[in-house]
Amino acid sequence: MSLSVDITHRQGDFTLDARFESQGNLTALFGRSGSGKTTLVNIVAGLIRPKRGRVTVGDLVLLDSERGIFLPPHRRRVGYVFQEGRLFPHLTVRQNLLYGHWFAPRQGRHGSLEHVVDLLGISGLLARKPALLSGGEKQRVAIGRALLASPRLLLMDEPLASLDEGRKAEILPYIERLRDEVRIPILYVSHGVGEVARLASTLVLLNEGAVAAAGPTADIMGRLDLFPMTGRAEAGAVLETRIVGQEAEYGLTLLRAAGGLIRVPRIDLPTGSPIRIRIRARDVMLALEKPAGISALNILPATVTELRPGDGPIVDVRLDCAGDALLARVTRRSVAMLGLRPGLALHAVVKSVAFDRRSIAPTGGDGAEV
Ligand SMILES: Nc1ncnc2c1ncn2[C@@H]1O[C@H](COP(=O)(O)OP(=O)(O)OP(=O)(O)O)[C@@H](O)[C@H]1O
Repeated sequence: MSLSVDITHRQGDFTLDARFESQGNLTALFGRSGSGKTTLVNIVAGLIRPKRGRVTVGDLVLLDSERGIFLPPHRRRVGYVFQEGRLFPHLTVRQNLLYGHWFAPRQGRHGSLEHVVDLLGISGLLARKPALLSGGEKQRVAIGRALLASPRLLLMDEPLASLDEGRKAEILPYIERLRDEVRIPILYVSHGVGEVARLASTLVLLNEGAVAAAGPTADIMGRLDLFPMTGRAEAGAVLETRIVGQEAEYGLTLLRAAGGLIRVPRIDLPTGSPIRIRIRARDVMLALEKPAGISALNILPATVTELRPGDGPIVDVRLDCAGDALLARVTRRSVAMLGLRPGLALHAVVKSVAFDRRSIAPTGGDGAEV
């Protein structure tokens, strides 16, 4: 289902002037602190009425200032998950979940309590009060409560921000299931590059109240010109691949990317499963000849498409790998020594151990569409 946003709004000195369209299951709003993410989400939720604008989800018009349409928040059927769960402390988990269900119109209810409980893995928590839940568990219950209200659109404003790395890793697979199994578009605010690279089908990059870029996640992540906004330190490419085999004796899984085979630590999923991987620019080495006698397992033929000098000795290099964009970070010295320039054919080398759990993610049945 498509989400279309075209809004102008002023608050104090800040102007939000944003336009984008997304067909993706999960659209990430990504940008620095103060870029306008929460303001935009609040406008979609109906909590802020902008000066001018139009917001639609599928055929439903939430806002159209020209036609004088402004659906009040309670009529939008938009689920909202905040940074911290905001559960009712005096109610049990079951009661918190059912509270969401009360607000769902009888027609158009999707998902029973049992289904949502199963989806989010919270069956063991139903009798507990929120005070006895971990941060990650609270967030899963908050997501369940939002889902049970049968929203047409789910807004998630930095739902993992208050969690430590361990809890984040615990909850990410549930958000992936939500994205892949529940047919509700999700607008997801984050300033975590890894999180966005893993979850988002479509990425909307906000910068000082304007959309700097919007499109499929892999395209946006692969653009060198956007590094200052997407975060140079964590920069990396996103590749859509499929499992083509296992090397059980070595604990490795073989993935097919457009540019060749990639070996990563074992993924327990069947052959054919779509897998998204993120390869950080700093984990990619470049070689003019195909290296031999080297421990790195992944050697992909590639062509240099762009060089962009960064701070000090650093140069970011964009490569074309049979249509996929790959990024490498090297020194200016290496650029000079290897004669790196657009059009040069070479080999990109990536160690299998560069892929940790956070950089590998299943993308569900239609993940390859992004
Ligand atoms: N009620 C308000 N009145 C005036 N200015 C505001 C108001 N609320 C937010 N702002 C300003 O609008 C800008 C955008 O804020 P917003 O909260 O949307 O950013 P954000 O991208 O969500 O930031 P963060 O990642 O820190 O949550 C900021 O400059 C902020 O100071």
